[in-house]
Amino acid sequence: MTLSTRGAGKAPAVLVLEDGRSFRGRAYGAVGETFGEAVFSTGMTGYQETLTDPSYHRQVVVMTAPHIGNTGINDEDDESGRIWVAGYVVRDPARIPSNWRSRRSLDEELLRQGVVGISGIDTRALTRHLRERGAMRVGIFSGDALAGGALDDDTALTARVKEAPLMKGANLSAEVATTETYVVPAVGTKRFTVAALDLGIKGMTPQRMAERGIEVHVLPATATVEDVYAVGPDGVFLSNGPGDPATADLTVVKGVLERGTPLFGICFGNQLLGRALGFGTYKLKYGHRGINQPVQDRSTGKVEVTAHNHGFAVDAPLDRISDTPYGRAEVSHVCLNDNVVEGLRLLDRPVFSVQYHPEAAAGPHDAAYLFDRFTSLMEGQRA
Ligand SMILES: NC(=O)CC[C@H](N)C(=O)O
Repeated sequence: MTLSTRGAGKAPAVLVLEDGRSFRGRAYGAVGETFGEAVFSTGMTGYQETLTDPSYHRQVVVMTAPHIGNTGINDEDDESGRIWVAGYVVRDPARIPSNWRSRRSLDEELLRQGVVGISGIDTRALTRHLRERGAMRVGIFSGDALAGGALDDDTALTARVKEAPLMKGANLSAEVATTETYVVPAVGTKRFTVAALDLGIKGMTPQRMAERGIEVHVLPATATVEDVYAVGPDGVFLSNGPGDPATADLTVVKGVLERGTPLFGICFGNQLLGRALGFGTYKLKYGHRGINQPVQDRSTGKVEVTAHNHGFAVDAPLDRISDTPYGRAEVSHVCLNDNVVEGLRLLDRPVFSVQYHPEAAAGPHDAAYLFDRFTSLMEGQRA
């Protein structure tokens, strides 16, 4: 991906979309070239959590907030062991980070991890373009990637962008998930054991469960139904993750549904549950990414402001209960911006999921109650 890790400085850089639109700016982070799906995030804070969220694997993230990097990078807020975004696009990065926890600048961290970025471009124009035309492939080029007059040759660069793989049809969980099972111990008294399938899990997710007395066994994406039940779980958790849910193997999800074990899924996990129930998934035009998305919990009528990062969604009817191979299902949550399905619930089994991020890293904590719902379901099964 990266050709060089020289300091980016003010080297010229160009961002080229697959439809030929281009933006010229300066290199940010590593110098070189990178490709991915161009998506935009509306979060004004929490860039460290965004960068290290494995769900962003193969995506070039455009930040709509113009100032990014103000609080630097700290040693506490990573959501995984590395930055996962394929590229990073910022209007006006902070020149000097300032925060009591900051250890280094964002620019330095991107450079250290070889993440190619671009700054100084009109991110509002780029976002409007993506909103109108939809998410599409993109390339960022700087340094040697622009040698021999390539900076001015959009046609050649566009052709290279079109060679990059599409997000539709991409099966990526195994590329980001743990290869070994690990255990996150319960904080305080252990009340439950949960088998969490790592499809691209963020660090805060098992933490939120541990805080509720759950011992979390985080299993590789390739785990089998037998692996899941070997843990002796009171409940099963399906994580978030990158890629197209249509490519995922549903054997484990169906195995858990058949046994009727309490099940909670988020994001990619919601999409897998939806597919296992027989609903379709489809690609949204430009997706939901940010920490300010309004969602309604239809069971209480309450509106919560939530953290999102999804480009696909479940296709389930909003206006009626559906019959599925595992009993009756309903859409439990809906996005108030566009009526996209944001949650599913089975009426006859202890099973539910949401399309967003209740672990809230970074993000508002409005959805924390969902982890309590999960513990209540596990408690109910014991009674
Ligand atoms: N955060 C996620 O789990 C994302 C799920 C899926 N990759 C999507 O884009 O919709």
